[in-house]
Amino acid sequence: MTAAQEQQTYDVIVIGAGPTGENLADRAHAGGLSVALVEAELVGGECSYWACMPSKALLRPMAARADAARVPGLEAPALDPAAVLATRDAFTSHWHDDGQVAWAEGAGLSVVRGHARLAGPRRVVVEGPGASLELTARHAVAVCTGTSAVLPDLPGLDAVQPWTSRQATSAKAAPERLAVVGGGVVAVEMAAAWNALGSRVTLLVRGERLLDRMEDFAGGLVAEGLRTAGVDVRFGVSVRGARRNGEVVLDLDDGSELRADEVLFATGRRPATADLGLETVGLEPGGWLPVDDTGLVQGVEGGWLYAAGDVNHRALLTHQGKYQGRVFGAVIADRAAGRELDTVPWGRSVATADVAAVPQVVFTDPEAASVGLTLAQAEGAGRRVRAVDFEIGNVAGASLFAEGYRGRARMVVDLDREVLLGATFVGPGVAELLHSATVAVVGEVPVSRLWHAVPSYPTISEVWLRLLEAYRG
Ligand SMILES: Cc1cc2nc3c(=O)[nH]c(=O)nc-3n(C[C@H](O)[C@H](O)[C@H](O)COP(=O)(O)OP(=O)(O)OC[C@H]3O[C@@H](n4cnc5c(N)ncnc54)[C@H](O)[C@@H]3O)c2cc1C
Ligand SMILES: NC(=O)c1ccc[n+]([C@@H]2O[C@H](COP(=O)([O-])OP(=O)(O)OC[C@H]3O[C@@H](n4cnc5c(N)ncnc54)[C@H](O)[C@@H]3O)[C@@H](O)[C@H]2O)c1
Repeated sequence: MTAAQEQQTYDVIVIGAGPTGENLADRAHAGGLSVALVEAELVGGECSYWACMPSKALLRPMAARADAARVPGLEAPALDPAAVLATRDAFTSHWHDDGQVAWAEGAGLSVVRGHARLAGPRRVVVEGPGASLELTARHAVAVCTGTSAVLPDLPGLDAVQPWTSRQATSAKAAPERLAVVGGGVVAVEMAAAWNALGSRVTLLVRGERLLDRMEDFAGGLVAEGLRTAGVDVRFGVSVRGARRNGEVVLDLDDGSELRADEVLFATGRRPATADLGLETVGLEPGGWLPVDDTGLVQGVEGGWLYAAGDVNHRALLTHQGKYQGRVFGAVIADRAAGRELDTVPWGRSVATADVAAVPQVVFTDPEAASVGLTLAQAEGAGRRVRAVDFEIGNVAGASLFAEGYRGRARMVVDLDREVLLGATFVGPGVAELLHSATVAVVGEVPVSRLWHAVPSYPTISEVWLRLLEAYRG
């Protein structure tokens, strides 16, 4: 061992200090274990600096302005792009992680800076600034390394220097013309945000709909909202090649060209496992890390390697990664102490909701919010179901919220058990409605009992009453 290769032993080593790693480390430590939390970039992860927080800071003024514009007697407030970008910068703490490091150290975690690689069972080597450190875990190593953006393999793309979600959430000014490629959440949210900040946005979708993991009507209403706001939304179009000569020129498969100042590729994610030493423990580098419901990575002997958050591919959302972190961190502590686990579905020692009841809000105008199964997913799973729809604008609370409110709700009911399998709300102001549906789905509340959960008048929540009335006939 050289002087630069110090060795340290902890009960648990957590690789990656995003929201998942932070929560897992915290729960394991709360269970009585010593924890090293290793981070290659910024403590807080993608979510804090290049994803959830900056994107929502960019989107909130747009939504507030649109909501105000729909209230008779109010004029839409002017949106000041420089002020919005400054607020975004403040929400990312100007891309400094001192606050999160102080939290982690205050919580009793040992923060280690550097790129971590597995070096065999329970061993991790960290290449830090100027030194390398060899860590050994007495009980567990947890991989919480998240994902990075995937760029398609297109001729000329490298030279174009396209935006990924990183530039789309951290750019210092709105390009005059922005092309966005993709039809998922990043594409629609960033198209909405930069359009509001002053860019002329063209959204290129290779399929025929947006947000294809949600009910059909969600993508339809979001496309309508983007077009109303001025985004040029094009379906059934693919990019064949790209070049930059000052401006970006995209060659489209219909033979036309699209010119822009920047292009964002929002075309999905890949796991951050390519340079993680997975080969030293018998796993293929670069792949997702499938886990059992207690977080143990499949195909690794000895019960010591866990994976949580985006990297295990169960649900690529911050709140689900944090949930897994809480559950798996406690499991690691319980196993270390020899405590009995509770592994029945919804038990203390298993993640269940990240498969059975995943809520998600898309922060466009209108917002799209869903939990659980869509009608097509429920039918595809062989369930006997009935879907009930309601136009949210017909609820008194919605007509007060916005003149000409456009929105729709659907609940999917399991006919055998008469409980909700899923719900979707699309419209202005529905984000905060979603948790009521999450409670109903997770709690498996019978429809007969939901009937007694009386929403306040006149709120948008009365859509629950209308859905239940429509269901009961
Ligand atoms: C533009 C955008 C907006 C989003 N908005 C939302 C939203 O509103 N709500 C929501 O729920 N989700 C949102 N998401 C998804 C969310 O960002 C992820 O689900 C979340 O960040 C996953 O957390 P994680 O801790 O698993 O991984 P990450 O946040 O990616 O953190 C992983 C950490 O591991 C570190 N790391 C990686 N490899 C190593 C290594 N070898 N050694 C040491 N450290 C390493 C990385 O530097 C990083 O800090 C958004 C994503 C994008 C791209
Ligand atoms: N508000 C939120 O909750 C939020 C916001 C942003 C991101 N996220 C999460 O982050 C993850 C990543 O989101 P994303 O939108 O980057 O990925 P995604 O997988 O959700 O969507 C990728 C999109 O790109 C398209 N695509 C893929 N390859 C393409 C190609 N070569 N050419 C054209 N189109 C192509 C796909 O058809 C799809 O529409 C998702 O799991 C999402 O849930 C969540």
